[in-house]
Amino acid sequence: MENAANGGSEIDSKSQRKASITRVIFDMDGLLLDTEKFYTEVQENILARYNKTFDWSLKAKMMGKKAIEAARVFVEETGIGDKLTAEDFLVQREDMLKHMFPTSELMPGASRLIRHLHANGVPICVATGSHRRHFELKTQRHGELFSLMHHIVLGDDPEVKQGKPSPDVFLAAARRFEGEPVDPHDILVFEDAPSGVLAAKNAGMSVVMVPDPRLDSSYHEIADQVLSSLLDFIPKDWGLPPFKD
Ligand SMILES: O=P(O)(O)OC[C@@H](O)CO
Ligand SMILES: [Mg+2]
Repeated sequence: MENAANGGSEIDSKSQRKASITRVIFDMDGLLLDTEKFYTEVQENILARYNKTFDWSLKAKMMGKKAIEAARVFVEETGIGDKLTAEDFLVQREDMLKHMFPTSELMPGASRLIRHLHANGVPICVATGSHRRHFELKTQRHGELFSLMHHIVLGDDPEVKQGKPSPDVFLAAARRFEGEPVDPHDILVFEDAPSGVLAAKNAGMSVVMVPDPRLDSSYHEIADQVLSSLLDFIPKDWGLPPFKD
């Protein structure tokens, strides 16, 4: 359902007042970088070997999670656990992913929003389920943009005991901003994945969800705002400095 009042950019409108935000946390895969398509392609490919098909209900359960947690969901939900362990799935997947990740491209509006917030002195960071090695491969061509982040919290960080939907990664990200501890209510998270939206809400933060259109809309419900693209974000809705372009 689109909201005609703002030109259709907001998929679901929420009537409650939006928070006044002082810090922003970005998810990475599927939100800043167009990397979810690589995981989808590789997982389709692996399942085809077992004469099974990959669908978006399974994708929804895997995305945003730490690699081993997503791998366990994959082998259990597809019923191939007796033929392929989660660990072996990761090994098979890796052969393909390591060639794909260095070609990662930015999602529409990611560069504009990051540069805008940075230029206006809003502290920004990344909180991703991706581990260090994948992060390095995915951001190879985007070092300058990611250098604008105050800090980056990765899925294999020692403070991230459990992946999304646990709030660990977002709470660690909140602690690493400079100055006085930040109230989670003053933090806005951008996410694409159901597990990520839940993790941010579990951390007590506000969430703008930018989901893939193939994701079932029932997953939109817990987000505070749902947009079709980062290009549709209106900073002043959240008390952030407006775009000048
Ligand atoms: O938390 P994000 O950055 O989406 O990363 C998770 C990722 O490993 C794939 O879904
Ligand atoms: Mg994501």
